[in-house]
Amino acid sequence: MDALVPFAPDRPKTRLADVLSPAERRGFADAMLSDVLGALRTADFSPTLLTTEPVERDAAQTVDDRPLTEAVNAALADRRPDPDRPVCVVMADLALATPRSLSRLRASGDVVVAPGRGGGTNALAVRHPDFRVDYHGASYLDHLRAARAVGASVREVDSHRLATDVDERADLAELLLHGDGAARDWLVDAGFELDATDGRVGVRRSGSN
Ligand SMILES: Nc1nc2c(ncn2[C@@H]2O[C@H](COP(=O)(O)OP(=O)(O)OP(=O)(O)O)[C@@H](O)[C@H]2O)c(=O)[nH]1
Ligand SMILES: C[C@H](OP(=O)(O)O)C(=O)O
Repeated sequence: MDALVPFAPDRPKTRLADVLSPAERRGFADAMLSDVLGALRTADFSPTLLTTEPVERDAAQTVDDRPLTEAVNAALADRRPDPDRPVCVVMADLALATPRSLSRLRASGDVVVAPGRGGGTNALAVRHPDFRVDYHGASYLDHLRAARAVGASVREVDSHRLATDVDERADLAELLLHGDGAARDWLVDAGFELDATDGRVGVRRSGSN
């Protein structure tokens, strides 16, 4: 199954700017991308990076510097998904995604949607030629509406692993708790560890607060 993996390598993960420098954010985003591509390949997806600029990766790439929604919609229009040729869209920051969780996108439905915590849309499988995306904000709700508008059936995937996009400091704790790939290793090497001194589990970095 084809899977588009949107990736913007220029200034990634700005919401982690309070804990990571710009160079670190690039390194961390790159490690998460490695995990996502690896899990997709193990689950027999054919990933294509939909990237704002060429990246040094052994992966098919479509370079499109337009904003996320426009770039994904152009790729969907180009590929014209149908029930025999679905197209998935899987975000590059799903560092907990496993082959098994990604395989759940193979469920039946014109649009299979894996919502992110906080209202986003972390992964989609599109089998309807007229469905188009609208990312940012509560895009999960927008995608339900968009599917209804073109008469597409919807199936939701309720998965902690697919719902966890790593955007903010609190998400780093999820990755330390449940991850086992390159992104988790990157965090550990950078000195991050779990911290439960406030009662709730968070992260601290050795040498800082
Ligand atoms: N092709 C493409 N991918 C994008 C674009 N913006 C974000 N992405 C990718 O889409 C996914 C979700 O991104 P976000 O979490 O919304 O944004 P981010 O840039 O990773 O992080 P923030 O700067 O904190 O918002 C990630 O895989 C990004 O690399 C874009 O304009 N074009
Ligand atoms: C792309 C965007 O990601 P978020 O801002 O929720 O991380 C969305 O899922 O609509």
